Formats: sequence, C-alpha cells, structure tokens
Amino acid sequence: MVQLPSSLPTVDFAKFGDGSSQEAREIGRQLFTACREVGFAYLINTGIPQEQVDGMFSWSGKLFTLPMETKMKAPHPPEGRKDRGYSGIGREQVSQMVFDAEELKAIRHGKFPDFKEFFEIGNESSKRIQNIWIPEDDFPGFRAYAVNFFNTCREFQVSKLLPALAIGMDLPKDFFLHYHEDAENKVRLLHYPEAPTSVFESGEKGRIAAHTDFGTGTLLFQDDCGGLEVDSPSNPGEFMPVPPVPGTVLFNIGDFLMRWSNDTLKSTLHRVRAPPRKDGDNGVTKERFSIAYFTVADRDKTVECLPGCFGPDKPKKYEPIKAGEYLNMRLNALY
Ligand SMILES: O=C(O)CCC(=O)C(=O)O
Ligand SMILES: [Fe+2]
Repeated sequence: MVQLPSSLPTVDFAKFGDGSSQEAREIGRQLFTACREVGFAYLINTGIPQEQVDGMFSWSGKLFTLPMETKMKAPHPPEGRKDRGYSGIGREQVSQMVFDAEELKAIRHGKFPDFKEFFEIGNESSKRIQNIWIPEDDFPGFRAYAVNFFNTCREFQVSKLLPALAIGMDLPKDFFLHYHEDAENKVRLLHYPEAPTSVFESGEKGRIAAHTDFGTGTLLFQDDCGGLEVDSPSNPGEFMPVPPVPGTVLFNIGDFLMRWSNDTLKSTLHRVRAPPRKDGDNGVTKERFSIAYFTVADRDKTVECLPGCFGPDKPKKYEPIKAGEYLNMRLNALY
C-alpha cells in the first residue's frame, strides 16, 4: 500500500479496471478495511482528471468573489431539503445528531459560528429538485463546467467506488448501484474566508464544526490551506490533521451507510479549523477552498441491514428505512 504523509490509509485505484480481476478484489478489500477501521481514506489514481479538479477550484474562486447581489441571484431556498444554490455566511451551522428544534436553535445562536459560504449543485436532470443557477449572463461558462464536474465525480462513483466497496464486502459488484440509480448527489463548493487568526483562536469564529456526513459517502477535494481534521479511531475525541496531498481525493463514509452496515463501516467525525500559525504569517489566516461531492441513495428505496453485517453474534440494530425519510430528517436539521 502507498504511504502518504498522514496516518490515514491510502487506496490506489490504478489497477481497478472493470473490477473483475484479483487486483480489483484486493483494492476492494483495502477500501472496505479503511471504511471499517477509520471511515476515511485517501484515494489515488481515481481517473478523475487533475485539470478538471483544478478547473473547478478556479471557477469556485471566481464564484465567491462575485458581488453579493450576484451570488444572491441564486439563493438557497429556506427549506433545508432544497439544498441547491448559494448559502452565505451563517446560513448553516452543522450540528451532530440534534433533531430537536429548540436545541438546534440554541446551537445556532451559540458561539463558534461556522465562517463559511458555499454553493450547491445537483443532478441537472433531477425531477425532484432543480438546480439554482446564477444567470448565465452574470457568470458565463460556470454552469456547463460545474455540470461536467458533477458528471465526472458520478462516473467515478458508479464505475469504481461503489463496485470496489461491494467487492470488498463480498457483495455482487453492482450491489450498491441498484440503490444509487437516481444520482441525487450534490457538489458543494465551499469557501472559508480569511480572517484574523485571533478570531479563530478565541472561538469567536470557526470553519466547520465537528460533524459526520449523512449520506452514503463523500469525495472531498481540498486546496493547499490545510486545517481539516478527523477524529482518531484509536483515541476518540482526539482529532488528527488530514493534510492536503496533491493528486489525491479523500473519501469518507456517511451515517446512512453506517446504519445500513449495522455500524460495521464508520462514519467518522471531522471538522475544519484554522491551520496552525506559521512564522511570519502576520496574524491573518488565509482563505480556504474545498469541494465536496456527497452521494446519497435513491429516496424511494428501502434498505435493510447489509448482507454480511449481521449474524448470531451481531444482531441487527436498526429497522429497515426508506432512504428519503432518513435524508429529509437529516437535511431539515441543518438550517
Ligand atoms: O471543507 C472541508 O474540507 C470539509 C467539508 C465538510 O466536511 C462538509 O461539507 O461536510
Ligand atoms: Fe463533512
């Protein structure tokens, strides 16, 4: 296995091919092991072209420097489950598994607000929920580029990622594909603006509070700023840095897949903080960009405990659930 400068496992997809070889099986085992033990892995040789990732970051940079009134031509609707378009600073405060309205309100008005803005893009051909775009005249070319990027991530998800996980769990190669036909996935372009380092140190502002993702899994691309941290599997409560490594993509499991797998796979807490102060950084923490691609199961499908994840010494912990019911509960809790 390739060793990167981080304690997270790395999975190399170079030899995955169509998923039928012995090498592909080994890649699947590595992915499964990483998801079971850590819930996070660096992926390399995914086939997602680096130029396209760089290009998406460059569009994201342009997007967030647009005047506020232009960004607000594509506002995120008030309902949490209509998660498309632009959300300004303060719009979302992530919280860990809190669904009670009063409690959510308290958290939102509490300290450590996430100091971030983001733009969300879903499947262009979705019948359920439309994308919300800045008018083409105000931001020409963005829509086509973002749609293409979404499709590239989706292609990796269906041709390699989900098949590898299935093979690694001794399931038929296309097992997960049957539950992910609608592609109701989402690209989220994130921008954490620069701010005096002191406001991060005092806790007046944060970047993204500790949380788990709630879908099937997430691909995450980060710029060179740093600050992402993942809860240590061996020492819960202790967060370890997950530095950006050029040419890699991070993958992490979400709560839905953790539940589906009877908690065999781990959906791990993660957060973004201001990176540690460096000598001569003049007391300002630079801005950070990241791009997440969240994958979710088809809303109308009901999932039951995955084969191989229960047995006489491991009883099923959860009732079958419709993916849509689960996702709505989680999305509405966010805003
Ligand atoms: O910005 C990052 O690197 C992490 C973003 C994240 O965890 C999320 O949006 O769920
Ligand atoms: Fe996350």
